[in-house]
Amino acid sequence: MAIAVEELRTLGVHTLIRVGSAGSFQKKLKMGEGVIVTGAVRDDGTSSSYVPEIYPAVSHHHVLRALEKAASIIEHRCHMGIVLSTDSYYGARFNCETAKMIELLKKANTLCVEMESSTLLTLGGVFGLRTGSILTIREEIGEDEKPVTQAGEIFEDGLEKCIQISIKALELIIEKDKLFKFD
Ligand SMILES: O=P(O)(O)O[C@H]1O[C@H](CO)[C@@H](O)[C@H]1O
Ligand SMILES: O=c1cc[nH]c(=O)[nH]1
Repeated sequence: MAIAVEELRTLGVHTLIRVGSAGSFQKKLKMGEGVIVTGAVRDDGTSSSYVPEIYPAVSHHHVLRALEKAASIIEHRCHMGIVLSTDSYYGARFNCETAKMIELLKKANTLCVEMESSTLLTLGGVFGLRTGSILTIREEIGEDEKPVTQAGEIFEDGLEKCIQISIKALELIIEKDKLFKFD
């Protein structure tokens, strides 16, 4: 992710939206629904090589506003909030400290887990880029509290909607940029 941001930046790119997938931390987030990321918990290794973890990983307000508006135009159910970005997909099954951290983050209203947003958003802040992220739920919490994965039609349809939302959001940003210069 950091390589992509750095190299796109040198080509003059100033606005980046990640479209990805995530596992739900909250029962209310269902398969295929969208999550517009407001901020990300920085449990990744790369972003702290740029700035320490006290530096926040937050989405740019232009991108947030545009994604929210685009979601209502495309008419896809989206949540908005904080997500966990971690380098380790299975670590919590092995290390009880990781599992404990995840339980705390769930209690603290973290919506879901994925693996790239914190690096993108931290670098966005560091380099003054407009960055944001929209995720599609690929793993939901079942009735028995166990994760249910179904990377099938419901997820694929949701992902397609989130791609459409990100394209619409970029169109809205381009329109706004004609009136207010971003620099
Ligand atoms: O969200 P996308 O880009 O699909 O990637 C997700 O899927 C991978 C894990 O299977 C991780 O890279 C995670 O972030
Ligand atoms: O459960 C999931 C799904 C996608 N990406 C993750 O990191 N976790």
